[in-house]
Amino acid sequence: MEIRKVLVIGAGQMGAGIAQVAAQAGLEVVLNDLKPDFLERGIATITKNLSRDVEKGRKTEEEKAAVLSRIKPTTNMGDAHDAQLAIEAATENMEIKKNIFRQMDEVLPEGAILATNTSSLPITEIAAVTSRPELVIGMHFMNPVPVMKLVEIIRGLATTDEVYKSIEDLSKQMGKVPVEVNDFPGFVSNRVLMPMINEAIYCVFEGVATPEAVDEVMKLGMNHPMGPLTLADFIGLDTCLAIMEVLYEGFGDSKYRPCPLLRKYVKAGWLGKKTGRGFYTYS
Ligand SMILES: CC(=O)CC(=O)SCCNC(=O)CCNC(=O)[C@H](O)C(C)(C)COP(=O)(O)OP(=O)(O)OC[C@H]1O[C@@H](n2cnc3c(N)ncnc32)[C@H](O)[C@@H]1OP(=O)(O)O
Ligand SMILES: NC(=O)C1=CN([C@@H]2O[C@H](COP(=O)(O)OP(=O)(O)OC[C@H]3O[C@@H](n4cnc5c(N)ncnc54)[C@H](O)[C@@H]3O)[C@@H](O)[C@H]2O)C=CC1
Repeated sequence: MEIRKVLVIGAGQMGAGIAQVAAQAGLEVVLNDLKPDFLERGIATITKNLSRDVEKGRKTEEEKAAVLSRIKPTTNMGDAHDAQLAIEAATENMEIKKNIFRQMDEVLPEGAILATNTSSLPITEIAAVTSRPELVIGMHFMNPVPVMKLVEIIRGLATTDEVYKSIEDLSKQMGKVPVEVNDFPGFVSNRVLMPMINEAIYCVFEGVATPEAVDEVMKLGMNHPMGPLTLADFIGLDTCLAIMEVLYEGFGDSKYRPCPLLRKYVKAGWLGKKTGRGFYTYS
């Protein structure tokens, strides 16, 4: 089945990026979020990214306009009744995702693929709330989506080879490099990345070093492009905590215990860059 129209759920940092790369790949995009304000913020981010591409000579004004014209922001999921694919990029919470998948199952036509950009949650469990588990798959983009090459593809227990192939092909069409991994908590990306971030937070919590010092060590000592605390702020501390909880509960192993300081920051509403404060402050 040729994928021409895609529904993207969530216009946050990931949903906006996914909408942009999908529209750049020539797809028609229906971008859905709960409130018009959230959609406006998502479109503003996409517009800013495209303007930078124009300034840098990577796109013409016409190409920028064409990409934007392919993205339809809407609070009504029903606008995607004729889409061949949905990519869900809403908040990292199982109940929220299950509700969205039930809704998408009703709205999207028979045969349409339902993908999730979840960072860590089991694809098989999400698929089980739909009438089409064979058409459900994990399509995990990395942040910032327009820049990062990887898409981790995760099959649920029932996902068919045809669906896997369609998502693999689409990832390539979007200029990405797909890598297949199995359906285990945190997949590969966050099983490896998030315990490192959590450990960096423990270093601050236990007074081993300041956030600045922890980040300097990892940047200058290990050549990481961003220190782990800057990266945690960039990802979103709510998302980091949600992923650690999935690892902790999923494996039942105390080595994944979320750092109490991470919990405290999330309870305070210090979610990182997106709220203006996390381990660092942002204007
Ligand atoms: C949590 C999960 O489930 C999975 C995840 O996504 S984990 C997070 C994975 N991501 C990472 O680890 C990112 C680590 N950081 C980096 O790779 C780099 O710091 C970075 C690519 C984000 C920025 O690169 P940099 O060299 O430090 O800065 P900078 O020179 O400003 O940016 C490099 C390019 O990226 C672009 N860029 C940076 N941030 C961007 C953003 N938020 N959106 C779009 N483009 C962005 C810049 O415009 C720039 O492009 P050009 O110069 O070609 O125009
Ligand atoms: N932040 C990151 O670095 C990465 C995040 N992810 C995953 O992507 C998903 C989204 O993360 P972010 O974009 O960072 O979060 P975000 O907080 O920036 O955006 C989430 C958006 O989803 C919307 N939303 C929530 N419930 C909704 C619903 N029922 N219907 C429509 N929209 C709804 C919110 O209003 C918000 O705009 C999560 O599953 C996260 O784990 C995946 C890769 C990287």
